[in-house]
Amino acid sequence: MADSAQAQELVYLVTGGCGFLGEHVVRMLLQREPRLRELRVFDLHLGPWLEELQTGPVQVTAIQGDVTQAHEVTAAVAGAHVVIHTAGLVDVFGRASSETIHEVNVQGTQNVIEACVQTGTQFLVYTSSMEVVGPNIKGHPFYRGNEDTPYEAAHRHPYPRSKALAEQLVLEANGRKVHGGLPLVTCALRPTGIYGEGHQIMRDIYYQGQRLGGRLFRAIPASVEHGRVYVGNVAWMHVLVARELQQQAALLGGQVYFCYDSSPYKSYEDFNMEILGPCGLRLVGARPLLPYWLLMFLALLNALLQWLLRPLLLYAPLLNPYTLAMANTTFTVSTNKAQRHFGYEPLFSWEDSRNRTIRWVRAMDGSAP
Ligand SMILES: NC(=O)C1=CN([C@@H]2O[C@H](COP(=O)(O)OP(=O)(O)OC[C@H]3O[C@@H](n4cnc5c(N)ncnc54)[C@H](O)[C@@H]3O)[C@@H](O)[C@H]2O)C=CC1
Ligand SMILES: CC(C)[C@@H](O)CC[C@@H](C)[C@H]1CC[C@H]2[C@@H]3[C@H](O)CC4=CC(=O)CC[C@]4(C)[C@H]3CC[C@]12C
Repeated sequence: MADSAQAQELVYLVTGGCGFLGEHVVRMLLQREPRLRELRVFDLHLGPWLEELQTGPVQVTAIQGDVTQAHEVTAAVAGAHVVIHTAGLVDVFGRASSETIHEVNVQGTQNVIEACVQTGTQFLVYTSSMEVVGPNIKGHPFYRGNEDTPYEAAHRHPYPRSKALAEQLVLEANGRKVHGGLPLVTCALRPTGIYGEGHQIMRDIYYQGQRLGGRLFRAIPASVEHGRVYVGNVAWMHVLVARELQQQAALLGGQVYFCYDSSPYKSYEDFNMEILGPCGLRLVGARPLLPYWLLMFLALLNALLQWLLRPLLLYAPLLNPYTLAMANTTFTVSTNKAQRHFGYEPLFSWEDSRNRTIRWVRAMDGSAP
């Protein structure tokens, strides 16, 4: 827990606080925000681990709620000084309809903004995504770009579209007068592919490899770079920008920041092997074992099967046309905007991030679903 040398008078609300990133943000706030008096954790699905947080000096208030329900959001936001909005439907696997993705990610974000305005909450940090930028529908690479790099951000998929619309709402809301007459100060953080303890996809890939006798089969060329960032560093950036937003509203308000650290530039599969290799898996093939056209055919087959089976069951494999195209398109960032604007430095080195994630995967062993 943070030492309370400073007066504990602030109320924070974290939406999606029981999610993969949200839980790390909640724990990071308790460890590193000394002015915290109350931490509200708002989520559709509350985790049992919240119970263990009730014993500290900070009041942790668990709120089961739905961001698509404006009245529930307003009730949760009322009285908060800072809102960190991470709640979202992170679906590129066809599990939810495009309408549902839009309702949660866009309307839900609008509800959060309106709640801040109506109740007088002045500071809002939004968890956006690299996908707001790309990869775009044309498969243009984004090679170690930054927040100012020109790029044609064109999307068809409901998830990136929803994130882009939500981010736009948040940035446009910067400067609106909230109840009481003060200006709303907003910013958006754009993580690349987050990894770390609790990453469901890493877990799924690990079990997939175990089912295949400890082997994974390369589908993506090693030359394709895909940006990754450790969840602890993303959480830290959220905590830091939420603090600095209050001190430097003119500079930070209305800004976007990529989330970055010293995680290496590798293909999605090679990066995963940095963690899954020490956990007993190996990646077969120095180059993709199947040609891209055949992989795309299999991805399209998966999409057809998903459509045919939907009345009976949810079939949502990792491989679909969108995920294959994403994994095959270089998208990495190289920026120091967060450092320049609010002094961000990664809290966790690459070695520490990697070792923490490896320990988490190893601890999973034997608990395969
Ligand atoms: N996982 C990644 O690689 C990246 C994630 N992001 C963003 O980070 C945020 C968190 O993502 P993850 O932690 O990966 O996802 P997650 O699915 O683990 O967490 C999302 C949380 O939001 C909650 N939620 C969903 N719908 C809700 C609703 N209607 N009302 C209230 N709560 C609701 C879920 O219960 C869950 O706890 C999302 O906004 C996502 O777009 C951005 C870049 C990369
Ligand atoms: C052969 C490939 C299909 C196989 O490697 C599967 C990889 C695929 C599951 C991932 C490849 C790229 C990932 C996405 C990327 O990191 C950006 C993201 C940003 C977000 O806001 C949410 C998560 C994600 C869409 C992430 C999801 C998993 C991948 C598609």
